[in-house]
Amino acid sequence: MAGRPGHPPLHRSPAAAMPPAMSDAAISIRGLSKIYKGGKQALFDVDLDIPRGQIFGLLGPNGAGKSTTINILAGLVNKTAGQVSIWGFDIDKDPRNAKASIGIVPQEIVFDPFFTPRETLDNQAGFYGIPKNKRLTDELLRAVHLDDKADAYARSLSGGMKRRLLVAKAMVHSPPVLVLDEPTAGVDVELRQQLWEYVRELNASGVTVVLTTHYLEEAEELCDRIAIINHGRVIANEPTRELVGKAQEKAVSVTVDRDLDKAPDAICFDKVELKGSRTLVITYSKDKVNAGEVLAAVQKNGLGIVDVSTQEADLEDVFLALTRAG
Ligand SMILES: Nc1ncnc2c1ncn2[C@@H]1O[C@H](COP(=O)(O)OP(=O)(O)OP(=O)(O)O)[C@@H](O)[C@H]1O
Repeated sequence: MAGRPGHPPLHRSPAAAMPPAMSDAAISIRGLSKIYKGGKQALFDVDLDIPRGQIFGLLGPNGAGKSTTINILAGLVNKTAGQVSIWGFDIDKDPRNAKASIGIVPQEIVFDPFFTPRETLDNQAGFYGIPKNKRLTDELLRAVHLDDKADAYARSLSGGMKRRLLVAKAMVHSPPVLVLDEPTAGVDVELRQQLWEYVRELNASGVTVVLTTHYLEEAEELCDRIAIINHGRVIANEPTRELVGKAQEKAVSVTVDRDLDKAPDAICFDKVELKGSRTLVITYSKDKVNAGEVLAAVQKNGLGIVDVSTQEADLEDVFLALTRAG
């Protein structure tokens, strides 16, 4: 969704401007645990700060605890232990302001199919007690490019349109924090790009965005910071470029022309392993050296090279390595 010239910012300060206990984080989570009825523990003592102004990615495999976390933020699931504040408002002590500070786009598409997009947004604004003359219905419809569908039944919208309507619905009360739970599931590539453009636009207007996704490439492209959650625990929480830095590791497998007793060493190798008697698996950082230098180092040890194969790590590998370790 391309930004429109003169398009008004969709984010206004939340109704309660100054939170009592000002915290720097948009969302602050301390010692959060959740045990469902029946005994399933979905979260274990989670600590997480989501900085203001960022696009923050919450990644994790199925069943990791992402939805549980989001549902606790949304007030849909009761936590078992811990503290959560949204925009500085404690969800137990100040639930009204905490709720007013967050908009949530759920994973499932849920709204009444007999309401039109305009009615859907108007009803939601009414639910938040926003007076008619303060409602942003038309602006929101324009922003998500549904102005020409404003009066069509929701059931006649395509999947992508419905998803955009859900985003608009989450923004009716101009929350400073927007959470999207797997927003692109079932959305085709083009619409996904449009949705991300809109998310970027919202973020540029000051909205802190939290999203869960399985699309690591998208998280890499969109998010300033990424936390990885696995089996109910946060196992990584780093600026995206640092996490991606971990993906700078590259391995090359080199078969040499004679049997070796031990692997040779060189400064440019991060790690070297001898497999069988003739194959060296050498790990190096591709931001520091290139494959040519690595091979030259092998030859300097007086070895001839018979065969070479390389493997490249990407964020997917880092994610898998971290979640396996968890
Ligand atoms: N209402 C519930 N009752 C019992 N167990 C639940 C309930 N909701 C979730 N769980 C369990 O808690 C764990 C975490 O689930 P959660 O939905 O938070 O994971 P997730 O990371 O969001 O996964 P997904 O990507 O599949 O949505 C899972 O083992 C799940 O089966």
